[in-house]
Amino acid sequence: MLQPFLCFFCLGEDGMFISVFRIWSTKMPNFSDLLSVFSVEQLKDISCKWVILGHSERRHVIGEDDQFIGKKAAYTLSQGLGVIACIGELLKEREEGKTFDVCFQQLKAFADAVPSWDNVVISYEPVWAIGTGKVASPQQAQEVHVAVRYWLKKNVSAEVASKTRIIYGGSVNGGKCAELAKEEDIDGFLVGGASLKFVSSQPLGLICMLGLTLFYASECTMRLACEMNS
Ligand SMILES: O=C[C@H](O)COP(=O)(O)O
Repeated sequence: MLQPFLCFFCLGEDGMFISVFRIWSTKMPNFSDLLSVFSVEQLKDISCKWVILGHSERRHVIGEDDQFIGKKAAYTLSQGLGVIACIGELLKEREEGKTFDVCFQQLKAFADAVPSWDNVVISYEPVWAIGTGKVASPQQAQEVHVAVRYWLKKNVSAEVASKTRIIYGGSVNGGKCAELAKEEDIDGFLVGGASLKFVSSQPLGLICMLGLTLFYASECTMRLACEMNS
């Protein structure tokens, strides 16, 4: 899957899955939607399959709250697109020992809003790791992923807990993804900055290829956000 700049949306026509995150919460925008760009209906018209919601920029820069994000998630799913549901704590919250509380609260807002988890991928993105070069250690990421899975088991269902893909985002690059991918509950990656660079060593690229293969084989959504490489 690829989340391109607007001028590259034509990439969707070549079979690459595209996603965006600045969507309206309903068919017609209301005041809260003014800082978003697209209607879900427009995205369907250009073959967009996924929407990223709850990304830290939307939460902490634009000021979207849990309920508004949940509303967007419900509407996106109702229109047949998939949701990449981002959760993650600020550095201050981690230092105060609030990581799980913050993630569970954000998760609950999604859980309260979505009618089904079939088309939802959870992305754990600690805010302190996004675009900073500070990747969560495999242990730090795994302990949140396993806790998120347990939360789903306890609060949604065992089936949803085992089927829902939980990917990691935050300064992932070709080198770091190999060790993170060894962790049992890390099902893939959401890649930002590194997707803009061509990579000479290919572990992330290989995992992306595996994700694509899984997708075409099973008609499930792929586990990985792709890093483009030559
Ligand atoms: O939107 C992208 C993700 O938040 C991760 O970004 P990053 O890989 O540049 O840290």
